Amino acid sequence: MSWLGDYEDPYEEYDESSVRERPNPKANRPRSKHRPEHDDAITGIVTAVDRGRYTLAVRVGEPDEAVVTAARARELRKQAIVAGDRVDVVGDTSGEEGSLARIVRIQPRSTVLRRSADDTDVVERVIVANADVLLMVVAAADPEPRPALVDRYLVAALDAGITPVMVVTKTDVADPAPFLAHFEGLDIEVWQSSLEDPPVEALRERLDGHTTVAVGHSGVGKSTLVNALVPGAMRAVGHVNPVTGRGRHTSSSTVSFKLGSGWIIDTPGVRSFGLGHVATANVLSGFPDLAAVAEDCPRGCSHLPGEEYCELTIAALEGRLGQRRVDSMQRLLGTLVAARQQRHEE
Ligand SMILES: Nc1nc2c(ncn2[C@@H]2O[C@H](COP(=O)(O)OP(=O)(O)OP(=O)(O)O)[C@@H](O)[C@H]2O)c(=O)[nH]1
Ligand SMILES: [Zn+2]
Repeated sequence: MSWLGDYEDPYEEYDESSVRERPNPKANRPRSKHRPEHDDAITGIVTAVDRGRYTLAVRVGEPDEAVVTAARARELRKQAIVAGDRVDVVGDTSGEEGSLARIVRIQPRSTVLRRSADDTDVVERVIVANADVLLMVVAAADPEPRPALVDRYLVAALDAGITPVMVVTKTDVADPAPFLAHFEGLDIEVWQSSLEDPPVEALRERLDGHTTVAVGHSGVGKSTLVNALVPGAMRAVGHVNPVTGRGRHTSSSTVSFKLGSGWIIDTPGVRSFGLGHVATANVLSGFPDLAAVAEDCPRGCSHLPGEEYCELTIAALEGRLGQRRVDSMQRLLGTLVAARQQRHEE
């Protein structure tokens, strides 16, 4: 089962190459007849996905750069194709109105950002491929920042080999210091942003050349930020519903925009960020400050509160680690262990 630690490549069972290696019942037929090599394929970058239709950028940076709509080849129907994917595409790649190209291959991914619906869910959703920066957008207030959600982003990012960068918005509404105190001891890049003074130029420079995926709870100001970074992005900016007091779920699909020589991929605001797919042994990777200390733990240490000789507990008692950091990690780890047990019992 993929969550037991074999999470590295959960696509393996769907992978085209494994299909190809199955014994061929009609062995005398050359394989190429079944699977033409599509020598004429060009590379497309998936910028948006909408019910079986993919928007691709092709010939990026060339004079005939185009935005193409594509469907996927039948043999790819079980594979997730997501924003950020590099794909091989054939057929009509002119991008002309009414044209439809065909995706025939997904190129190897450098990273995969995943989440599951909830912690008990083994079925993970691939959010974005090939991102190297995770832009975690959090509001200093309205909605209240949730350190536990950021912990989850960090686990997902660091587990996937993606660099996390935090932007705290609405610093004009509240002082972000109490929230940031939760992450004391963690070496992480933090930007502050307010309505009057969003660090647009500096962030643009920072993210240039990268593939950045932006995540954040609905209402934190992620669309406002993306719109500022990418003039013309026209992400819908939500307004709080005066009747229910709840923010409308405004940006409902994942879309990528060119940002300098890189990309920014805006995901819909999600309230939860399930980690059902992350092996519990990898939760510590989301807490690099603690992971270093936990190296001295006894073998097989669960790092949960009951562990008498856990270095994390000891270091917190001795003041070498912030108690709050250790509590955060143990809370998340405990949640995931419990979810896993529940799954076993089902
Ligand atoms: N005071 C203040 N308000 C902000 C700031 N950034 C965004 N807002 C407001 O917060 C509200 C929500 O902003 P959005 O950009 O729609 O938030 P979002 O995170 O994209 O939300 P979804 O589209 O639901 O995912 C809007 O009314 C913005 O004008 C800020 O730095 N300060
Ligand atoms: Zn331990």
